[in-house]
Amino acid sequence: MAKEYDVLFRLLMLGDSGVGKTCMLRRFTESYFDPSHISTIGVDFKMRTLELDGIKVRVQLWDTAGQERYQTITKQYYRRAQGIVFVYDITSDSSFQHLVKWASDVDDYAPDEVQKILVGNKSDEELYRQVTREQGSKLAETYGMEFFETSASTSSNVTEAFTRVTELVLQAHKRDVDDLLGSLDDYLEKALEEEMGSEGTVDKSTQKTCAC
Ligand SMILES: Nc1nc2c(ncn2[C@@H]2O[C@H](COP(=O)(O)OP(=O)(O)OP(=O)(O)O)[C@@H](O)[C@H]2O)c(=O)[nH]1
Repeated sequence: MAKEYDVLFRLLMLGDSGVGKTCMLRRFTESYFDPSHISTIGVDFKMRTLELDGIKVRVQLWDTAGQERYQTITKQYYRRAQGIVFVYDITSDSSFQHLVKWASDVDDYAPDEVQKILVGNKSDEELYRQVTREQGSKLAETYGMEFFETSASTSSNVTEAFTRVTELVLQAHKRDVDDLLGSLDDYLEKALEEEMGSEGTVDKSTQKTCAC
């Protein structure tokens, strides 16, 4: 049976209640947009597999509650994250101002090497915009992050943002991934040799495809 994925990474969504974290995840994993707002309780997660550089990356996306009362629970997930997506709502200046607090929590609780991007969601709501693109971009630059404006409603840039943060995590863990894939290749090669017996000849061209 072919492997379903080569590596698994955990990404965490952080930001105020109502900025659209759940909707972004739904759009990315189910190509679906639900306009109702049912606040996430504690933490929820969704999965999607991406193929990057020939590597099948299973992404576990943790959707955290933005409400203050769940912060004790959600902070317990920070240390296991390899990537973080900070989300604000372009129609809400307060959600943008609160990023300082979200970023400081990440500094306190997440691993140093965690990869981060900044997302301004609801880009379809241009009429109600309170945070300019330049403000978002400038803050991202200050924090050393890449910046995206997305819309879970129209689907604009959602896949691009999640794919990019996954790429950053993959790059940061490239060495571990190469080691892992290398040892898997060695294991498969050895298994094949054993199966062929000492007399058997191993056709190199068939080895790689025998990932079963
Ligand atoms: N116009 C527009 N509305 C959006 C978009 N994304 C989310 N919304 C709306 O914003 C509201 C909140 O979305 P959620 O995804 O539930 O917000 P959340 O950040 O997960 O909220 P919590 O679970 O409370 O932390 C919903 O009513 C959505 O319909 C978007 O891209 N455009």
